[in-house]
Amino acid sequence: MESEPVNVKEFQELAKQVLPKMYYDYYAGGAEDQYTLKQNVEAFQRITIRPRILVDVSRIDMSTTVLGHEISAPIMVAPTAMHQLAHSEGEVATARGAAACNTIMILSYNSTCTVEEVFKRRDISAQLVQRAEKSGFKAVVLTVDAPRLGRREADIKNKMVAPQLKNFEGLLSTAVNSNDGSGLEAYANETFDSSLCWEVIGWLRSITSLPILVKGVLTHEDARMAVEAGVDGIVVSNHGARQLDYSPATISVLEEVVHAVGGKVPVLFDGGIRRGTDVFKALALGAQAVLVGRPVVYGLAAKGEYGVRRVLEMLKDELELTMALSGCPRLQDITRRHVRTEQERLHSML
Ligand SMILES: Cc1cc2nc3c(=O)[nH]c(=O)nc-3n(C[C@H](O)[C@H](O)[C@H](O)COP(=O)(O)O)c2cc1C
Ligand SMILES: CCCCCCC(=O)C(=O)O
Repeated sequence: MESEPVNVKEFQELAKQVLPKMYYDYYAGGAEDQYTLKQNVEAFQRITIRPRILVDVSRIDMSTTVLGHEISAPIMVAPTAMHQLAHSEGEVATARGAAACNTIMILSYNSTCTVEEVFKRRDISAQLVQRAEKSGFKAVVLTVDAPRLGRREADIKNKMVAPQLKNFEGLLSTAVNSNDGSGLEAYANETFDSSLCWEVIGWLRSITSLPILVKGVLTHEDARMAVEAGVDGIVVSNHGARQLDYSPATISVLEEVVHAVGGKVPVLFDGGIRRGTDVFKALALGAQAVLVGRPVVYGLAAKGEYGVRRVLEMLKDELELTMALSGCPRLQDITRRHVRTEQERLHSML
């Protein structure tokens, strides 16, 4: 009998066992040498926690709000494409798992209901954003790190193909002519808008009254420009290391972005979150909440809605324990002084 996973990393192996190789490779893979993919996780391991003692931690409160919406813990679901390749119930099961944990899910436009990336065809983007707003979505997340699709070599070898995406039924065919290499890349070449620039924020404002977040910020320069452009929030992200290889591990640039933003808008974070201690470290470095990508998909592939719920619960339980063991009963008790980066460790040795 298969044993129950005890941490989110164990869901990856279960997902690998149940998924066709082409789909597992698509979900798990990163760009090119996959240097950043490895760094996203390993950079967390170079940060240590500085626990404080003799603090009353008999009651831990992880609840918080993001853009005015209350969630049970600062752990949300990142947008990831095509959940029906992982499980027949697709994004519906993921959304139910997220709802059971009382948290927010960001739906990828490459799925069943809405859009948060901009296409060459702005008329189509506008229709999808407006449909999302009408159906009760609470924010638009514009992914800004994908003017073109990153080079995912596993997808090239597997000749990965995209199914027809329900969002685009009646609007656009996702069938592309590609006998060779990654069908996703061929599809992206026809649809992703590589001419996109800051003017798009104003355009989005003109078509929706929803808050607008940009996802994919990695530098203080762009963080400042995003605030100037009037965004309502920033997601520090390198797209799960699937776009530009040798871009920095996201946790290593979080603080730079947080300082540049100076509290003007919320800063969310994703990339490599696999443990409650990772969530704690991201919060200590200034994130308001984190998004989780692959582990949610692995939970979905392995056990459907229940798997998604378990992944989120495990991260929450681990965060709660980390807070207790670090002397932080509330999220606002987690401060910069609760973590020590590798740079600080090296500096202290000089
Ligand atoms: C299979 C997969 C599909 C993704 N699809 C999208 C997408 O459609 N839109 C988007 O903004 N980000 C997408 N991402 C990036 C995630 O939103 C997120 O930034 C990343 O997965 C976080 O890293 P993690 O997987 O280590 O948690 C995708 C990531 C994966 C793994
Ligand atoms: C069918 C289109 C998939 C586009 C790529 C989705 C994505 O962002 C990813 O990282 O994969």
